[in-house]
Amino acid sequence: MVIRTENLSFSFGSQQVVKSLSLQVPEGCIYGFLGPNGAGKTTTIKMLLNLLQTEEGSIYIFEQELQKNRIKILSQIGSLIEQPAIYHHLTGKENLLNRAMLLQVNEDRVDEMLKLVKLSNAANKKAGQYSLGMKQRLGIALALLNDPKLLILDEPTNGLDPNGIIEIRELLMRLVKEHQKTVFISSHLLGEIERMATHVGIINNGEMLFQGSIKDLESISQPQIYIETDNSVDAANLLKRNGYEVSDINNQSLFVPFVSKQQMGEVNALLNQHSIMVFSISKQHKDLENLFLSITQNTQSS
Ligand SMILES: Nc1ncnc2c1ncn2[C@@H]1O[C@H](COP(=O)(O)OP(=O)(O)OP(=O)(O)O)[C@@H](O)[C@H]1O
Repeated sequence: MVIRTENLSFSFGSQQVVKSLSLQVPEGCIYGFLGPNGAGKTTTIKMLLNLLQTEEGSIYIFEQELQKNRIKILSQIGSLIEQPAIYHHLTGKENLLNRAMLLQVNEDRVDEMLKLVKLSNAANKKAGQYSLGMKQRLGIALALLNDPKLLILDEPTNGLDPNGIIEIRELLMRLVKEHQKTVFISSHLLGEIERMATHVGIINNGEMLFQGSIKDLESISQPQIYIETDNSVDAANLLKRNGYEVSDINNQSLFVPFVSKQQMGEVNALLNQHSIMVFSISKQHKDLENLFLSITQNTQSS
């Protein structure tokens, strides 16, 4: 395991915000650390980076105890918490050169990093003129300068437009695939993480509610076929008469539990044969969203 915590706990005064957390982050994964606002993600991340002192429990990174091997471990971690620490009056390249000098890293790494995060064309533009997405990518480039094995990112997609989110997602997937990094990334939106994460930990009120691979999470949530038609009532009746279960229905759409791609094709053909217009048909993990939403709603009511 790259990160392993045992019964990690933390309180701000009388409020316990992290409760007996046992994280398991395997090497070479993208671990999505999910939870609604205030769940305790940033507090946990700060403990992993030794920015907050652990009160109870232990942290092992690269299978070494954090407190006893602090300097060695932290030198192998790149991190980005909230806003990246960049100088707005300097260009992207100057920001990287400045950090390279501080870290005594070869200057060649600067151009390499600019290329990696797709900022080569904007290298000589002032960082203050960068879009939010570009600033986040520059932040990631800064975190990667000294070639750390582990990247810890706290909500790096917060506030980004869909394009910005896709760029960060593709960058992180490349880092894991081509550069053998491990990425630990927090978010309060499952949708932003779902397509890149290989593993997830879902926390609420400081407690771990689910931890495992994305496949494990999907296996506890039954996939559905989402069908958008011109007449969902007729479509539902037709499907039921032909032995299909209809799990949910509203004015424009209905859901049928997914069995196979073959079955999806058959459903489509059946509707077409009976002159029901199918606008779209797709496989969805509806329950996955519901699972996460129910966690979010719990927080709002507490
Ligand atoms: N310095 C602090 N002093 C007191 N309470 C704090 C402090 N920092 C955070 N908290 C509280 O600890 C709890 C967890 O906060 P934390 O920032 O770890 O959550 P989070 O999951 O990262 O949320 P977000 O997505 O909003 O950043 C919240 O109730 C928050 O109000």
